[in-house]
Amino acid sequence: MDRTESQMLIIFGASGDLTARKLIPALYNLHCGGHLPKNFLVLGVSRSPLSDKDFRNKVALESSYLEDENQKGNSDHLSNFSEKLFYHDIGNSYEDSYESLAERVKGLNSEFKTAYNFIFYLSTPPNIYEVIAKNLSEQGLTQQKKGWKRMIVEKPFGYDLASAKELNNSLHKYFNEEQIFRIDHYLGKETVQNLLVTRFANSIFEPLWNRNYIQHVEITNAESVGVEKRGGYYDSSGALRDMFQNHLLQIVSLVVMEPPIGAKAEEIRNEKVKALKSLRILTDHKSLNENTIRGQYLSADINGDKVKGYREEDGVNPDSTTETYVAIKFFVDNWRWKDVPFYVRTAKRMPTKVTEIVIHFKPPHHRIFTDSGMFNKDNKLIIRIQPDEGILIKFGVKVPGQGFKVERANLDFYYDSLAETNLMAAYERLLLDAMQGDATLYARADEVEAAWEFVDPILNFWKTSKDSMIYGYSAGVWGPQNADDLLEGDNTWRNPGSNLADDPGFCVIK
Ligand SMILES: NC(=O)C1=CN([C@@H]2O[C@H](COP(=O)(O)OP(=O)(O)OC[C@H]3O[C@@H](n4cnc5c(N)ncnc54)[C@H](OP(=O)(O)O)[C@@H]3O)[C@@H](O)[C@H]2O)C=CC1
Ligand SMILES: O=C1O[C@H](COP(=O)(O)O)[C@@H](O)[C@H](O)[C@H]1O
Repeated sequence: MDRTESQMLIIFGASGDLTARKLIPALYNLHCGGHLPKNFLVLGVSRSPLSDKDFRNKVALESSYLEDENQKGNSDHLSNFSEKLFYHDIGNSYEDSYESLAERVKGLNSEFKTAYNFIFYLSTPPNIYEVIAKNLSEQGLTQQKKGWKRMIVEKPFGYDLASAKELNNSLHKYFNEEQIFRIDHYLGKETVQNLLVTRFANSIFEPLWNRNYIQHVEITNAESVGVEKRGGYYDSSGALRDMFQNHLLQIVSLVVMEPPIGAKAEEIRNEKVKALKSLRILTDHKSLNENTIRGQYLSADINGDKVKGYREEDGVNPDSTTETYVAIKFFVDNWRWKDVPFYVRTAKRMPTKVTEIVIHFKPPHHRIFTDSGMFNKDNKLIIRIQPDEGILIKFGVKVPGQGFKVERANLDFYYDSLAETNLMAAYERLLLDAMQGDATLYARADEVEAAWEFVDPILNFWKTSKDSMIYGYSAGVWGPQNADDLLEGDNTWRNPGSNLADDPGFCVIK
């Protein structure tokens, strides 16, 4: 609380989905939790002709979350919060009319004593980020003589490596890198951050965290939903750009990185960049063909409900070759990870919603218990990011009785067992960090570019190679069958259920 100075949050694209569904509820929760400074206000900016009152009504009405809160009897909180919301109509385009915006910002700043500390949140399509930044600069709103100025930008950070560089360069014309906060909401998830703590606050994992003990690493991000109302956007993006390039490579970087010298933003981000740069880029035709699998969901009946195939979704081209499933095998070229395969997949319309990291340990070098059945290669550390957030270790125990029969047992920790802990939603945590000037959980320009360097050749290969197939999979299954061929030996994907302790092969269709 003390660290959060008086400030104004100016949201561009305030009439949009993200503002109503994520930003306003996050700010409301921060307000209820007493995390917002006394002198604080939100100025929503977009082209829709709304008054302050309309905007207050719109965000409260559109956000079912806030409605629920109102019904729960928190109307005092809600009306106090509402009074902090203002709106400015930018006119017909985001190209000009910034004089009146500047006047409004200065007027509100004096009235509410926000100390010239401004955060500009760009929640518009990215093609207008530069013009907004330029206009803010021309109006003197980015000057840091009085107060600080920060900018939060939403993904996508580019469409490929070239456009990501272009976007970074254009923002750098008006803002220093230290002022730019690129949001990746996976970094705001408590359990993603806990990866750092698990690895670097304990002495029991790190000695094993390398090629000597780890056989392979598996990361799954599965969603049971399809593209919902975002078919138009998704069809020009696909799973590789939408999830893999950003959220999943962020997770990979936290698994792969070396211990940082400290926990400051730059110390952690330097190590993450190094980790991303050590991913072996798939360059030749053979490795691209053998190590990447893409798929697209087909219509199916799930529990009696007919679910649309991807090509039938609103806003999607009926001949679309956009992938809704991607699985990639790759290696990390450094001392720690030499020859350890990483298998990473993300998809829509899977049997359940789950994100987890599985560290598969090597079996014991010398097996003395021959009666150990299934257990031989079953030492796993499972870090469950969502749902059922927690950590589970699978290890072998002796079955009571004669002989040395070994059975699998679980050692587990569940976040919800910390009864007093109310997990902050990702956007709450990230907004609060930006308000306090802490960029640790935001992506730096070079991080984003390093991730694109890995992804670009895959995109090009899919676009240009005749050999690159897109496989259909029925909605509600774990993707195309041949994704299993990616895994070496007799390894299989751990197709997890919605509970952390569920065993592979067992899944609940939700
Ligand atoms: N929604 C989500 O869950 C997520 C969104 N994002 C990113 O956040 C940003 C905003 O997303 P979201 O709120 O969903 O988008 P919406 O299309 O719902 O809202 C964008 C807002 O930007 C304004 N806008 C300005 N120019 C245009 C234009 N050419 N076309 C459409 N809108 C325009 C619109 O307001 P007006 O017309 O009133 O000016 C609109 O309200 C995007 O960059 C998106 O990629 C990222 C992750 C998740
Ligand atoms: O960024 C995105 O993330 C969501 C999934 O987020 P989660 O927190 O629910 O796991 C995904 O549905 C969306 O397509 C993507 O743009």
